[in-house]
Amino acid sequence: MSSPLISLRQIEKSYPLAGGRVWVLRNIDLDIQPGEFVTMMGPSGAGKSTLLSVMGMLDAEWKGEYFLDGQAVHAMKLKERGELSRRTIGFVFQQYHLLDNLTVAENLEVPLSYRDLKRGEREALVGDMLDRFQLVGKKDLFPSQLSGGQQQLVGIARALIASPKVLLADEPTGNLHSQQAKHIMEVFQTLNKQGTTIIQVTHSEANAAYGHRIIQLADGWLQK
Ligand SMILES: Nc1ncnc2c1ncn2[C@@H]1O[C@H](COP(=O)(O)OP(=O)(O)OP(=O)(O)O)[C@@H](O)[C@H]1O
Repeated sequence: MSSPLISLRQIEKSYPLAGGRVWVLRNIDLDIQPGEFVTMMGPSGAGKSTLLSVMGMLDAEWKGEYFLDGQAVHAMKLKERGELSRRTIGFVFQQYHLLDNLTVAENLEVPLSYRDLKRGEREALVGDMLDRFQLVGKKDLFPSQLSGGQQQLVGIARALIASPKVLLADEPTGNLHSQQAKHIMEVFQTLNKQGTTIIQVTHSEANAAYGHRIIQLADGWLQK
């Protein structure tokens, strides 16, 4: 069996509160294999977004061990984490988080600015993504000129343009109509079949049905 792409050991997170602490993640042990499509579910406030942010290295304030693609994230400085994250992880947000003053094509180019690529190479990668997500006709529009579903397609294309091994998605269809949500889930399913490991947070059983397994969080504990 191949080694896990993501390995979490005894991950804990808490915030100081009124002289004590409020616990958000408790003793999380989790392995995710390359090629998996995992859904994280659980009640509001259970810690799902927090755990996804830890995995996506958007959050560095936690205790425990995190191995990503064989590398010990917990032992890395912030700068190294940033570099590993840019090479390995794509993140999709419920609110899309596109840059409003950039066009679709310019938004897609943002993750490539960290790479040492020639202009022509960057343009070719953006062109591929526009093709793949049927956004060619929208490339010069600004996010406010797109539907929610189209904005999320741009968000996904941006997350994928640097070829990450893992796609992390926090309620990716939370702001979309059911038909748009279905389209986004079909896109995820295709990406997963092509080899991208996916971890999504959702409250939707319909979305969860696209994945291979469901993990449940409650009050910061992973349910066995
Ligand atoms: N700065 C903070 N100080 C104290 N508690 C916090 C802070 N930020 C988040 N929390 C708490 O962490 C817990 C987990 O939040 P998180 O957003 O991870 O939950 P979730 O499972 O994603 O919920 P939802 O389904 O509503 O998005 C919540 O109880 C929240 O109140």
